[in-house]
Amino acid sequence: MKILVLNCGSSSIKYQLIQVKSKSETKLMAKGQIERIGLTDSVLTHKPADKPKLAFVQSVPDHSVGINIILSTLTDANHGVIESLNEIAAAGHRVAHGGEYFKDSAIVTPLVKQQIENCFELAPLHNPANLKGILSIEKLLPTIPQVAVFDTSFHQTMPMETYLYAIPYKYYEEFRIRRYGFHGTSHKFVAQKACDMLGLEFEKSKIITCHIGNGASVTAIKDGKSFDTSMGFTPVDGLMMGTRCGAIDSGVVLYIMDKEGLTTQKANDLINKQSGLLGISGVSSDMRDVKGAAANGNEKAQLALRMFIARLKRFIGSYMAELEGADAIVFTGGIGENEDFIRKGACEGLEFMGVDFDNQANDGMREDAVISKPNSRVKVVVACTDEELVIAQDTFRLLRKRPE
Ligand SMILES: Nc1ncnc2c1ncn2[C@@H]1O[C@H](COP(=O)(O)OP(=O)(O)O)[C@@H](O)[C@H]1O
Ligand SMILES: CC(=O)OP(=O)(O)O
Ligand SMILES: [Mg+2]
Repeated sequence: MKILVLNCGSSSIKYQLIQVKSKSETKLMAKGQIERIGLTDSVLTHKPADKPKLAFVQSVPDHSVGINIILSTLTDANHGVIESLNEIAAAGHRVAHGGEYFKDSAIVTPLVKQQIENCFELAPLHNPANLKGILSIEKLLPTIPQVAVFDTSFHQTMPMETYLYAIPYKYYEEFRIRRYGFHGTSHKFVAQKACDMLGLEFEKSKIITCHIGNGASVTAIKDGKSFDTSMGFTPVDGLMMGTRCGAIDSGVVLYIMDKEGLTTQKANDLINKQSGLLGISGVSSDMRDVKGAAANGNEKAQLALRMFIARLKRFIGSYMAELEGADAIVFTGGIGENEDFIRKGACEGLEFMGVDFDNQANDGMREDAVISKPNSRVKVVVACTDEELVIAQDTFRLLRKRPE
């Protein structure tokens, strides 16, 4: 079964075409992404599994046009990987927010689409784009089944004491205001992978997973279940990120709104789009740029990096206490997989908690590896994530058990 996986962001679409024969037998046929959707110089990169990567620049005004371009690229005579769109048997979509509706992935139905829409306000950067992806496929490939895989599903096991906010209880009852958590597909995947690497049983282990990309979150996993996670009601909570502020005294936001007469929309932009690495460094939201500026002596960039690391360490420490110890700390995501200095900064000095970090093993590491010393009580691991693979596997699992 050839499955098209789409991860539609607000200004980008990541895609993979994956052939799934069984849960464990999968083959990547092509992957790529379109960035800068909505602008005239959108960039498409496309990498067939066994051919070199290509890049094109063209105008991509919206997601529907973007998906159309992806579909014609996949069937292109030169760099395509399938002869006809009829070969695509199903589509799997990443959906960021599933609210309390979804404890598992779901086959897309009118009700599922409505529920994704009901969560628009809770993930304004993500859910509208995710639904656009589903609707575009419905239009372009009307006969294929679609599956939605939610970032929030894995976190639905959190106990009430970790997911409730200490505001009047009626807000949970009336508006379902609570911590939901995100990146669940990735947290679960890398925790399982790390357990396989270490010879641990996932269902009997305590794991702290750090998914550090443009969006970033840490999860405390106990006996195979999410027990606590740093993102909250929306993906703005927890760690400092590319453009998001992470955990903040809510009083600060109210104060700035008052002082500057900001609307809710403007305040939302402030904490979601103008803060984090970008807000402190003034340079960029991209870790590579901030690191470069810091190396060139930019003091704000250096401060941004220190803050980024300090917050990550704070969450690791608090989850270590919540879990009453951990078997492993796992790093993943664009930054977690590629930036050794962030991993080092977050793990250094934690010998008192049983973390004996191996600087040599960590230096320059960009692939799956153990980066703690052999007798470290708490193992530290780099485990590369693959959200698209999990989405393809879930799509296959749900469609296979569907009544004909
Ligand atoms: N070699 C690398 N490849 C990709 N991203 C990298 C690399 N090294 C560092 N990064 C950083 O990872 C971040 C993007 O992570 P990613 O997981 O792709 O984000 P997202 O999926 O949330 O858009 C950026 O801050 C980028 O600078
Ligand atoms: C939910 C979230 O933060 O996703 P991303 O990392 O893709 O922005
Ligand atoms: Mg991501």
